Amino acid sequence: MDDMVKSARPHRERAKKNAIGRKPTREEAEAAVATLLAWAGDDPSREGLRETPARVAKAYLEVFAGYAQDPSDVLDTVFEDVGGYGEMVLVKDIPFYSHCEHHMAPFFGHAHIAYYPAGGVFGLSKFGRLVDIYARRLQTQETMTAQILAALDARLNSRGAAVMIEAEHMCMSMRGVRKPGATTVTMQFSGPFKTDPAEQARFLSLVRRR
Ligand SMILES: Nc1nc2c(ncn2[C@@H]2O[C@H](COP(=O)(O)OP(=O)(O)OP(=O)(O)O)[C@@H](O)[C@H]2O)c(=O)[nH]1
Ligand SMILES: [Zn+2]
Repeated sequence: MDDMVKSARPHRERAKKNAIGRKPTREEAEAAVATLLAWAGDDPSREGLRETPARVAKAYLEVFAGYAQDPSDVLDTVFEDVGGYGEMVLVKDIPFYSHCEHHMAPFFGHAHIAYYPAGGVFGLSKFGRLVDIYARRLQTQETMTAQILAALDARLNSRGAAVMIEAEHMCMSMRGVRKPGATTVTMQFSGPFKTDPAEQARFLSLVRRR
């Protein structure tokens, strides 16, 4: 249980502890990419690859932008005047792209997030933003699932949440075991979704409904 709580903490905290001491410079990052190009068997100095290290360094700023973002910043828009609404809110089929921490290969799919509001509801777009903050880091699907739930649980206006992620991992599709189309499903629950099997079943059936 302790381990699960620890791994659900934002990566930024963990990264601080594990940091090599300083962030590499852009030049160092580009040199590392050039080394990988050579490791792949190509010539980093050939015409078509000359700009590739710079492009990859730039692309990393985008696909790993989540390290610099804090989930509490996006969950700050809460609407209190919702006519007494207190039922489940479900935002499903949120697309995301992430990278596995084992191979740095993409994994991608959809997240489904439900919660029970308490004294206010979140702005709906914030769920997509929350997913991206965690997806744009090196991840395992399980950690990402737990982190999203933990971020919602940390807010006073959520009295229980459910998070499900369905994804395909390229490290299992295009290499290694080579099982394209295999889908991994992870889920984590809190509040009524954890304690009441009927609530969990309702969430699962709403997610499945097309
Ligand atoms: N639980 C979990 N495993 C993952 C995730 N992404 C990738 N993996 C797995 O991480 C494992 C790494 O296994 P290793 O044996 O250390 O590495 P490997 O030799 O490259 O393994 P193969 O992928 O089987 O070739 C593999 O089984 C991957 O499928 C994830 O999000 N969650
Ligand atoms: Zn992998």
